Amino acid sequence: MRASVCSAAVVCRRTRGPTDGRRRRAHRIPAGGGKHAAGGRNQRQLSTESSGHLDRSGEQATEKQPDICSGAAGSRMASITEYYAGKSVLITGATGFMGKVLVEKLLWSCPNVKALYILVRPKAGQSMEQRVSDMMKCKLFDRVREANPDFHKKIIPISSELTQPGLSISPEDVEKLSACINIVFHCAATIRFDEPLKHALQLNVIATQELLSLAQRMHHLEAFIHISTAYANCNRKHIDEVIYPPPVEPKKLIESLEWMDDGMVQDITPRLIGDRPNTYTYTKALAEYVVQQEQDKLNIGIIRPSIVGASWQEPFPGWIDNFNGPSGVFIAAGKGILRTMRANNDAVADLIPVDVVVNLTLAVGWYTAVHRPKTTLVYNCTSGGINPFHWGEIEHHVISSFKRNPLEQAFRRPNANITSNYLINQYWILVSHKFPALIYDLFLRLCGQKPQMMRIFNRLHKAIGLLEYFSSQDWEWNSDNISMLMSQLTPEDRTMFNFDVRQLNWPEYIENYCIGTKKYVLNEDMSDIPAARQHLRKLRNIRYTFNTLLVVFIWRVFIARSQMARNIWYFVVSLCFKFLSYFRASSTLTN
Ligand SMILES: CCCCCCCCCCCCCCCCCC(=O)SCCNC(=O)CCNC(=O)[C@H](O)C(C)(C)COP(=O)(O)OP(=O)(O)OC[C@H]1O[C@@H](n2cnc3c(N)ncnc32)[C@H](O)[C@@H]1OP(=O)(O)O
Ligand SMILES: NC(=O)C1=CN([C@@H]2O[C@H](COP(=O)(O)OP(=O)(O)OC[C@H]3O[C@@H](n4cnc5c(N)ncnc54)[C@H](OP(=O)(O)O)[C@@H]3O)[C@@H](O)[C@H]2O)C=CC1
Repeated sequence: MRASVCSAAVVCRRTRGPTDGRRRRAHRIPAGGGKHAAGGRNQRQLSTESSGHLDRSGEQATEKQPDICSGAAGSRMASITEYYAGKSVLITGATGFMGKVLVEKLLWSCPNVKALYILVRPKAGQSMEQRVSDMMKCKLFDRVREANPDFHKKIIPISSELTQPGLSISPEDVEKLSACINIVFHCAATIRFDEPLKHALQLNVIATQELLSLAQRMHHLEAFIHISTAYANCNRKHIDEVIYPPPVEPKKLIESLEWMDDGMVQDITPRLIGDRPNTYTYTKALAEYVVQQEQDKLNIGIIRPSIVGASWQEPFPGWIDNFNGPSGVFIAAGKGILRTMRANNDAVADLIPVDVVVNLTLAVGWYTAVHRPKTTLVYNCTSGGINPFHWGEIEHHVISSFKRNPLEQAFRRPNANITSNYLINQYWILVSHKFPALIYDLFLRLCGQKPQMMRIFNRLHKAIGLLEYFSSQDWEWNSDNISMLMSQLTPEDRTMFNFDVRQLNWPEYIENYCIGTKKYVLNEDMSDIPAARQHLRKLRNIRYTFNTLLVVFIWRVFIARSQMARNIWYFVVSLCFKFLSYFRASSTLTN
C-alpha cells in the first residue's frame, strides 16, 4: 500500500472513518498558504511513494476542516514546526528526564505552539507551582529563556497524581483539557527496576488506561503518543515494530491483584513476570497492549526507545540529570568506585541520546496526526542496528574520558574491567571493591568517623545487579518505521528534528556524556579539573607506595624465610643485571 495522495479539494481521512463519533478529523492546510504554511519554508511534495501503513483518502472536506494535504500539483504538507503552531499539547512526565527535554524542544523548535499543559504532582514537600518554576530555571531552558523570556506563559501546569482515580484531575481541569488538547504525549512512568508489581501496574498500566479515557473525551485530539521501551519485549531476541500479545490480559491481572495483599503479590511476581527481568519491562509490555486496544477510537503512535542517554546535540551536548541506566555506572566508574561489572564486551550497547528520542517523538506526533495511519504504528528507537557500539568500547571511552576530565574527590583512579565471566567478576569484586572498602572503612574508624564505603558498595552492587541483564546480551530491533518516517520529512525537518543516529560519533558522544554527568548530575565545576587531576596523581602515588609496601611485605614474609625463594630471587636479580650490562655494552659499541 502507498501513502495517501490528497487532491487540493480533498482532505486526508481514514477510510475506516469515525467509529464512535470521537474520531477526530484530519486538518487541512490551504494549498500554498494558511496559518501553517507561513514563509513557504519546510514545504515538500507529498510523495506517492511512501509507507505501507498509510490510508487512502477520498472524502469531501467539510467546511471547517483545515487541510493537511493538497493535490499532486503543488502538493504540500505542514512541516513539523508548522503543524504544532497553534496546537495545545498535553504532556505527562514533563518533570522527568525525557519530558523536560520534550518541553524544551517544543518551545524551541515550535515557538508558535499555543500551550503546553503538563500534568504535575506536588512532591517532596514542594507544591506543583514551585516544582514547575524550579524546572523552568533549569539550565536546560537557557536558550529558550534567552529567545523568549516569557516562555513560561506557554506552560500550564495541571495538578495530577497519576496513581489516583481519574488521575486526580479536578473536574474543571478535565473540562479545560477536553476542550483544547490537540495532541497527547504520555511519558510518565515508573522506570525503577525494583518497583513492586502493584505500584508498577498502577502507574504504567492503570494510569495509562485512565489517560486514554481522558483522551477520548478530548474534542480536538489529533494524536496520542505513548512512550514505551525497546525492552518491553526483551524476552525476545528479535523485536519487530509490532505489539506482541501481552503476557497476561491486563484487565484480569488488575482484578486479581486488587484483592491480594502486598506479600502475596510479592510472592507471585516472579511467576507472573516469567522470562522478563523486572516489573518495569513487564508492565510496559502490558501498557502497549492497553494503548493498542484504543486504536479504533484514537490516532495512536508508540515509541520504544532503548537505553536513553545524555543529549547528543540539543539543547547542548551532554545534558543529563539523573543516575538512571548507564549514567550511574559511568559516574561510579569515574569516581573510581566501580572497578568491575558483568557485561559482555562484544554485546551492542544500545544507547540512544535523549534529543534523538524527543525529535522522533515530535515527528511521530506530526506524522500520526497528519497522515493518520490505519493502525497503531510502533517505532523502535534504537541505535544498535544502524550504528553499533559495544559495551567494551563504551568502557574504554568512559575510562579514558574520566582520566582526561576527572571527577572531584575520586575514591580511586578510574579503571574498570567488564567481564561476562561470573567467577572473574566475583574475584574482582572481592579484590577491587570489598577489600579497598574494608581498608577505607577501617581507616575511617581509626579517625573516629562513621564507616561508609561498604554501605556504598552494597548499594552499587544492588544497582549493577539489576542492570546486568541489559549489558550481558544484545537484541535486534527492526526499525523500518523509523526509516519510513525519515523518508517522509522535508530536508529542513530532517535537520531540525534529527533522529538519524548514523551521524552519531560515539567517542565524541561518550566524552560529552561523561562531562555532562560531571557538570549537570554532580554539579561539579570544570574549573576544578586541575585540582581533580592533582587528586588522581595523589591516588596514583598512594597506590605505588601501597604496592611497594606490599612487595616488601611479601618479600619479608615469604621469600626471606625460604632458601629456595632466595635462590630464585638472586637468579632473577642477576639475570636483570646481566641484561643491563649487555645493553650498556652494546650501546657503548654503537657510539
Ligand atoms: C566504565 C563502565 C562501563 C560500563 C559498561 C556497562 C554499563 C551497563 C549499563 C546498562 C544499563 C542498562 C539500562 C537498561 C535500561 C532499560 C531501558 C528502560 O527502558 S528504563 C530506564 C532505565 N531505568 C533505570 O535505569 C532505573 C534503574 N534504577 C533503579 O531501579 C533504582 O534506582 C535502583 C534499584 C538501582 C536503586 O534504588 P535505591 O537503592 O532505592 O536508590 P534510589 O534510586 O532511590 O536512589 C537513592 C539516591 O541515590 C542516588 N543514586 C542512585 N544511583 C546512584 C549512583 N550510581 N551514584 C550516586 N548516587 C546514586 C539517587 O539519585 C538518589 O538520590 P536522592 O534522589 O535521594 O538525592
Ligand atoms: N530513561 C530511559 O532510559 C528510558 C525511558 N523510557 C521511557 O521514557 C519515559 C520517560 O522516562 P524518563 O524521563 O527517563 O523517566 P523519569 O523517571 O525521569 O520521569 C518520569 C516522569 O513520570 C512522572 N511520574 C511518575 N510517577 C508519577 C505519578 N504517580 N504521578 C504523576 N507523575 C508521575 C514523574 O514525575 P515526578 O517528577 O513527579 O516524579 C516524571 O515526570 C518513560 O515512559 C520510560 O518508560 C524508555 C526507555 C528508556
